[in-house]
Amino acid sequence: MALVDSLYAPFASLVVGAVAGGLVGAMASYQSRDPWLTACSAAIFLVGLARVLSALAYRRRRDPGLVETAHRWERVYELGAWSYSGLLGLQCLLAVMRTNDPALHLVVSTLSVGYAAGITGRNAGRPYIAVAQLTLAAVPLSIGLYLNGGTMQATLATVLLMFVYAMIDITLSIRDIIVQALVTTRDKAELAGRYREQANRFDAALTNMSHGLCMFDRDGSLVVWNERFLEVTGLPAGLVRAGVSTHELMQIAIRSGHHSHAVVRRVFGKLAREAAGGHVGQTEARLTDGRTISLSQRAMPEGGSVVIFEDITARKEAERIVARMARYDELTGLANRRTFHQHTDSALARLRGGADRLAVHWIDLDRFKSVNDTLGHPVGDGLLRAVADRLRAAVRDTDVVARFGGDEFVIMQYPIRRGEDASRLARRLMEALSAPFQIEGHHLEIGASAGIAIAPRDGMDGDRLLKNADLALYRAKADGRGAYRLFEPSMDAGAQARRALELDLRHAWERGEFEVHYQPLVELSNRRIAGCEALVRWRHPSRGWISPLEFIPVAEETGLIVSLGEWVLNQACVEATAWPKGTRLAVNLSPVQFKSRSLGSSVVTALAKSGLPASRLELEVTEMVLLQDSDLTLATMTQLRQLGVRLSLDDFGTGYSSLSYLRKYPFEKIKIDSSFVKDIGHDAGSAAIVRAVASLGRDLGMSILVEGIETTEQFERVKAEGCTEGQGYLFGRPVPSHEIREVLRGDAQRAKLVA
Ligand SMILES: Nc1nc2c(ncn2[C@@H]2O[C@@H]3COP(=O)(O)O[C@H]4[C@@H](O)[C@H](n5cnc6c(=O)[nH]c(N)nc65)O[C@@H]4COP(=O)(O)O[C@H]3[C@H]2O)c(=O)[nH]1
Repeated sequence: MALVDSLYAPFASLVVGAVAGGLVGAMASYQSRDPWLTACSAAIFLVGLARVLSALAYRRRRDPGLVETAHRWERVYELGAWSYSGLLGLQCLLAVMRTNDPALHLVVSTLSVGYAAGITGRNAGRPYIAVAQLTLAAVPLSIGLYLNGGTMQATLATVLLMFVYAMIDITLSIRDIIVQALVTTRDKAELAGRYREQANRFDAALTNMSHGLCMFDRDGSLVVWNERFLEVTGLPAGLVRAGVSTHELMQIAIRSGHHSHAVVRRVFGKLAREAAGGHVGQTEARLTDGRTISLSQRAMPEGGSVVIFEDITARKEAERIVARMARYDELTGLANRRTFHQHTDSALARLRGGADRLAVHWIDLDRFKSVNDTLGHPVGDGLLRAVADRLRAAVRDTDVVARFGGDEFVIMQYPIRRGEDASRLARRLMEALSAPFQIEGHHLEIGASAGIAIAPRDGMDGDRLLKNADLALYRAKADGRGAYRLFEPSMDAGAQARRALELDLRHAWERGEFEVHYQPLVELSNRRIAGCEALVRWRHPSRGWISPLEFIPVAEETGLIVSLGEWVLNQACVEATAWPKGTRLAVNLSPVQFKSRSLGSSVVTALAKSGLPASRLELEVTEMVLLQDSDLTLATMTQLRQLGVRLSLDDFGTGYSSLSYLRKYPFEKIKIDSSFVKDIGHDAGSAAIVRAVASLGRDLGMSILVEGIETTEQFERVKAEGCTEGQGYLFGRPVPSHEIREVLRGDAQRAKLVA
């Protein structure tokens, strides 16, 4: 496009050329009066005029820059240029050949040669046009001069051809210069464009960076910074300008009010030292508005440095939360196990050799689980938070309250002078936790138990103290909850024995070391055997017979009781089918079995497999089962009753003995605990209770069985009080199955004799 412009652009020279051609043509025509010259001159005038008009049109065109139209305009120019040059050449040839007028020869040849010389510079942008014009304008004159004869003319013709050659050479080199210039201009423009683009990108990157950035030259003057730098640091935009020194920047920072004097000094000092040492500098600064920013500085090889600023407030907060979570219990904000250990370890280290003591209290909430299970986790969580608050309020600043998860709270009490200090705190804690809680509209009374271990007496490391406090807690709970116990070495031995028993019990089940024995239940009116109670026995390979009182609680805790109880039920049902018809079978059920949903189906299966009628089976449950007081308990009992199975309330009088149980649950028998029989002869209270229960049973249509009858006197007494059945060594001890069959046979024979 630029080259086409170069053809049309020198408009004046085009006009001058056309006017000159017209004038010379008119003069040649007038001077020679030759018709050929006249025709040629007229053509020169017309073509010249057309070229001027086309140049005007080019200047006014509406579509500048279009490549297709540029080509068209080039063709038009080409045509005009070649025609005009050819006509000038022809004019020379005609003048030389058809006239002998030297003045005319001089005028036309001067015009052609001058025109040819002008073309070199004018149309060098398109060399093929210029070369053709040169040839067309000058060569016919050379031809004419050769043809006209004469040495002078021939010499002039040759010089003219040399001139044409030189002009062509000049044209081509001008063209190269023009092209080179154009290329250079274009390259420069491109380069400038690229630089501009790069600068824009750099600018955009700086502006949109999430980090603040500033760059200092080797003299420590600010050269580059971005908006984010001002945002992150809170420095006023108006004061930060290129060329400010680091010292001035410090002043600006302090004056901005966002940075304290001390922090600015520390940060700038550190970065300056690290920059001087050629290190990568990294530091953090806390702003007066509470934010934290990080600064990292990197020295540049050619001197100066770049500093990156980042607002790390959110990250710091997250780190703080994570660190807190690692040290504290999320729900209550109390110390967690790890933090508790750290505090205990350092307190124990200080304890060495001194007169001070340290106590570890392990606290367990007595009824937390049932609150959590029945009222839901939100209430459970609220309760734990409230407990944490009360514990916190009960201790001193030097003590540490921790939660290990669930309802396990632990307190490190330090320093104390004597064990009594620990007991005093434990009493305060029990008192605090036994007061009712109001959680989300629920009135909760839970109570707590605690076990205490005291260093150095009970151990000098955190784990041992915790273990011993836990053993003491176990004892506190076993002794009836709501109390605290101090650790005693015997507890450890007891715990170890219990653990050994637990292991043995598992093996016992695998090795089949259990047996079922049967004890008669006797009708007091005629001393006839109404039924037998199945009682499980464990024949330990080395310890011999182990009492169920010892292993049943362990089996309940480990869950083994579910399979063991099912096994006893199956064995006993099969055994009872060998007894005289009508002899009932009583089987104990553990509260744990009651919780397992499979109890109903286990009973059905045992009856179905043995063929024992449901009416002969009597299931004994203790008050512990009723304490669970869940809908499931009632539903299971109702289901068992519907099967035709009888239910009896075992160990009556030992637990809570709420009479409301008798109304709520479908019992057919009450078994009065043996402790009442022991005292019946000399304790009026026991006798009164037996009497009252017997009369209650009569009114409710229930049988009343008395356990533990060992003497005839006891037998007579309970019979006189109105009880209906008895169980005890007086009537027979628990015996293996083959023996109970003998006993039952003897009973049947006695009955026959009496009859
Ligand atoms: N001192 C004395 N004791 C007498 C007398 N008459 C009976 N006994 C004992 O009193 C306990 C009566 O059983 P329990 O109250 O159901 O108390 C049972 C029962 O609660 C539990 N138990 C026994 N077998 C099973 C079982 O198969 N399943 C479950 N869940 N518990 C069982 O173990 C407890 C203890 O069972 P045992 O040691 O067999 O003790 C039996 C029995 O031997 C007497 O005149 N004097």
